[in-house]
Amino acid sequence: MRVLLAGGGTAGHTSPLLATADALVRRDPSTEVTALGTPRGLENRVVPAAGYPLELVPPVPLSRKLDADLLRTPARLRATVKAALEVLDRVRPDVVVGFGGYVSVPAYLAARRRRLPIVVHEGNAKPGLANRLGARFTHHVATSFPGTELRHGVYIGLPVRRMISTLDRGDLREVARAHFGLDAEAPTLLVTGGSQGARRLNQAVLGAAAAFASAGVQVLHVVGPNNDVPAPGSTPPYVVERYVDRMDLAYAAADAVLCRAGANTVTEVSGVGLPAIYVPLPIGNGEQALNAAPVVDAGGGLLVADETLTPEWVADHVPALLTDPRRLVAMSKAAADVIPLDADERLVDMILAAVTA
Ligand SMILES: CC(=O)N[C@H]1[C@@H](OP(=O)(O)OP(=O)(O)OC[C@H]2O[C@@H](n3ccc(=O)[nH]c3=O)[C@H](O)[C@@H]2O)O[C@H](CO)[C@@H](O)[C@@H]1O
Repeated sequence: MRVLLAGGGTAGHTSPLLATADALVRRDPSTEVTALGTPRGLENRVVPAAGYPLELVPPVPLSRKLDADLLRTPARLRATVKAALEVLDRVRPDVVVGFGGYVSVPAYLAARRRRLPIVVHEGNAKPGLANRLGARFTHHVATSFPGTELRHGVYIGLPVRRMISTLDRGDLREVARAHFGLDAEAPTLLVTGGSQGARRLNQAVLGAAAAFASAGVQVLHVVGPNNDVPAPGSTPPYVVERYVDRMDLAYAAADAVLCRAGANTVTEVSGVGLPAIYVPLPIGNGEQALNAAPVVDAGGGLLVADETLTPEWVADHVPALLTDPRRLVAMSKAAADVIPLDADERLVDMILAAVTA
């Protein structure tokens, strides 16, 4: 079987694409997977690094409205659909899977033209434009969060990397804390602003460093690849990292997380049973608050507005949560029960069903 996976831009789209590629090959090692992206996205680095071929089409700038203009295929869209048709004719996939984002629009339109089966996977709680278009062309549509409104949508979750879906935090805790130079015993907060980091989170948590130290709470603070922040020297440790490749170790070291609410972050953090304080990014189409909502509603996390997150708020609320083991255990269980971590396997089932339908 040959499968074309269309998606790219940020880690938000490339991560589920790669997790799905790996699951397809695990299921049947003879499966040929090709990725489709655009020239500027993260896919240009991470897809070849993962060992999959990458085909490129020119990007299409989209207006936010799914309107008649788009379907009347203006010139640039026509050019990129033509490029996608050339890829289909060369790669000859049995099925085209889209993860949303700009590259999925030409992928869906070209697949429809060649009458190929289409599978749509929506990563965020609020569907984007590309996937709303794709869902018009197929019945094989998957969502990452319960309650997402998308035509034909079936809730399966978001495919995540195996090192996270198979993680046993208890087994790895000691190794993980040693890896980051953390104390073996102290309650531990992980801070992450997603793949880019988040200045607001960085300032608020660093500004409360003294409150963590006096409560005996240590911090593993991932500040983002472009942020240079000195670690406050304190006991127990306050460790600063710019980017962590082994997020399984970061999750295993932690007792709770303070984070943005990107779709992968919510799935990984709650799926591995970590209590979380979610501070949704207040831009975009509002998807981050919606991503965290099912976990928060179930009692697995707290939702804090960006403007509420000051050093004072952090000092008043977060050390107290970290030193309340009973509350942490209840939140952990509630979080793990809402979010499944087998979406990669379920999406493979859906892809196979689309091919044989
Ligand atoms: C600013 C922006 O456009 N944000 C969007 C972007 O977020 P963003 O690109 O931040 O994506 P997510 O929060 O969904 O995922 C971050 C991913 O990066 C990994 N990670 C993070 C830090 C680190 O040091 N190491 C590491 O490996 C995490 O484990 C996770 O897998 O895509 C998401 C999914 O479409 C959307 O919900 C977000 O709204």
